[in-house]
Amino acid sequence: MNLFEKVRHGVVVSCQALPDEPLHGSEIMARMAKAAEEGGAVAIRANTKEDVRSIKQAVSLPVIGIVKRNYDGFDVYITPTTKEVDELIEAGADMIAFDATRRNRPNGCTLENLVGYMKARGALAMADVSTMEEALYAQQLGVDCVSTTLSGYTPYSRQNGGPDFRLVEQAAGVLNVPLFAEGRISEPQQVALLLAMGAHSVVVGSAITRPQLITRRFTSAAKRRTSADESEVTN
Ligand SMILES: CC(=O)N[C@H](C=O)[C@@H](O)[C@H](O)[C@H](O)COP(=O)(O)O
Repeated sequence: MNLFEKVRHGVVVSCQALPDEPLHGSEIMARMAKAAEEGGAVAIRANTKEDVRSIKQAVSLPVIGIVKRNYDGFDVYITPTTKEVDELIEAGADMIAFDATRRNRPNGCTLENLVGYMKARGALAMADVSTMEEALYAQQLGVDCVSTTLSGYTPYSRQNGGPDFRLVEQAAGVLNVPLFAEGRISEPQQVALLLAMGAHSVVVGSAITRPQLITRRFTSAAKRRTSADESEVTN
């Protein structure tokens, strides 16, 4: 079974913790991935070659690798150049996700030569896009699949608090490559809806693997209750 058959209609769990997050560390991310596997995840999305390597040892699921790296003066940070692609191939990533916007990249790299490089090296390429135009252009360049990861994270894309249902529905209806729904998916019913809209699979990150943010949803609800109580007393 190829990777796309394996992940079809399932949940990919993004296991990422940046250096400033409490769960940062490859050992911890490998345990997170193991928990996701036990919970029925069909694949893992992970950041850095170290995390990809450590997760590959811990689980038997396909791993979609990225390298988040900031270069001075550039907005693109998800696998911006061929250097990050090399790191992920070396770490054994089963697919490589990358920023597929048409914004400038460091070291003279372009979107076109980045995709060409991945294809030449035999890597599966997942295009992280923010708009329908970017999805169509990525497909034209020959990527293997598209993900809605960056909707709401480029200044010109739709900004909303939740998943970009409209982009998922439109893109799934038009693209010939599999479309992954990703970004701000926080409820199980959204997963069902996105799959019904035609998403090949759904990628969920923070709502499963960032406990500080999960905690915040509950503590915010408690605060809202407290302020409601206070206003009842004063009225
Ligand atoms: C925009 C960006 O940098 N997204 C990153 C991409 O890998 C991750 O920080 C997200 O956690 C991932 O896309 C999953 O999304 P969410 O955590 O919202 O379920």
